[in-house]
Amino acid sequence: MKEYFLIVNPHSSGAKAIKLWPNIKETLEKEGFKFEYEFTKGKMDAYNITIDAIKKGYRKIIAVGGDGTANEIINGIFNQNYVDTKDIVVGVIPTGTGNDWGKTIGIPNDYLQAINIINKGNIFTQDIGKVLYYENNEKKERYFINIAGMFFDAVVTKNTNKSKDKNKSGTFSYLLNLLTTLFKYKSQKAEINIDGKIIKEKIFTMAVGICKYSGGGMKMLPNAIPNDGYFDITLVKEVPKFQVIRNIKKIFDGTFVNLKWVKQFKAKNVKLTSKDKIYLEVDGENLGYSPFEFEILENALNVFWEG
Ligand SMILES: Nc1ncnc2c1ncn2[C@@H]1O[C@H](COP(=O)(O)OP(=O)(O)OP(=O)(O)O)[C@@H](O)[C@H]1O
Repeated sequence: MKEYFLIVNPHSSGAKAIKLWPNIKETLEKEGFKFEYEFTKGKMDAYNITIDAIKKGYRKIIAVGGDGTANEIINGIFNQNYVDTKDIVVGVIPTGTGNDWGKTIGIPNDYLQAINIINKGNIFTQDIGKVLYYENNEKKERYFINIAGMFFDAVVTKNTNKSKDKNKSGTFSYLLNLLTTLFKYKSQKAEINIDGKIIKEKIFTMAVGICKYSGGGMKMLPNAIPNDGYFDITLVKEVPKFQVIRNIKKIFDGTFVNLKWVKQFKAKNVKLTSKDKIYLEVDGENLGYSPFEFEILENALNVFWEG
């Protein structure tokens, strides 16, 4: 049996992935990788392919795609019973738009460098997030590797993903959606329980996560450490809209957390309840709505990294 199983999302970042794939394949062959691969055909396909690959005996699963593809792979890993999840290693050859997850653990956007990292075989074990949420009045569960965003963030992501479906992607598209969403958006009231500390506020936006970046390079959780066993949480209370525009640069460099509307926490469990529906995205994928329950799984996922 071959050693690596590659799951290729031809749709990631418009046509970039499908254009790059012949070069990626050729490089892997030249470097002596023994691998099998499969293209995804749509939503949650990477999830099913992952479970099948594990069943066939593969233990090194490589995402050729963006954060959404990696997220589906991780959900496959944590929803199978064939092997201990600790026996599996995940790698990434980023071809997505944002590739935010890899930024914290040093996975470069360049596919040659990313392949080099997988070839070296250094492994990092990071925490994983689990969230319970609702969709069509049904309770659902999803694992995540990077960041879960709620309130304003989830609405911007929803609009950005609609643009991506029309082949408009990148930081410019994200910023444009951010500004048009900002114009209409109203902060929402919620009760948040952060390891027992209760916060009742009108919230503009909130991030709960393991790594630092989301939205194509915004440093939403600047103090996150992927293997400290804690979620980092950034909570932005209702804020004048012009202050959001004025401080956009500070969102990219992470210094916005010093503004008076922003609070930061570290916690193992976070719960959120609300009268209105609050929307959710994880790793850039739009999911359902509140109430939410978050739990951290310490040192749960092996990843090929820079070392
Ligand atoms: N063949 C396909 N056609 C259309 N969509 C697909 C296909 N295969 C997978 N998908 C979906 O594409 C979505 C986006 O994938 P992914 O996140 O990997 O790329 P991206 O959005 O360009 O990158 P990033 O999230 O890093 O910005 C996922 O929701 C996935 O389910």
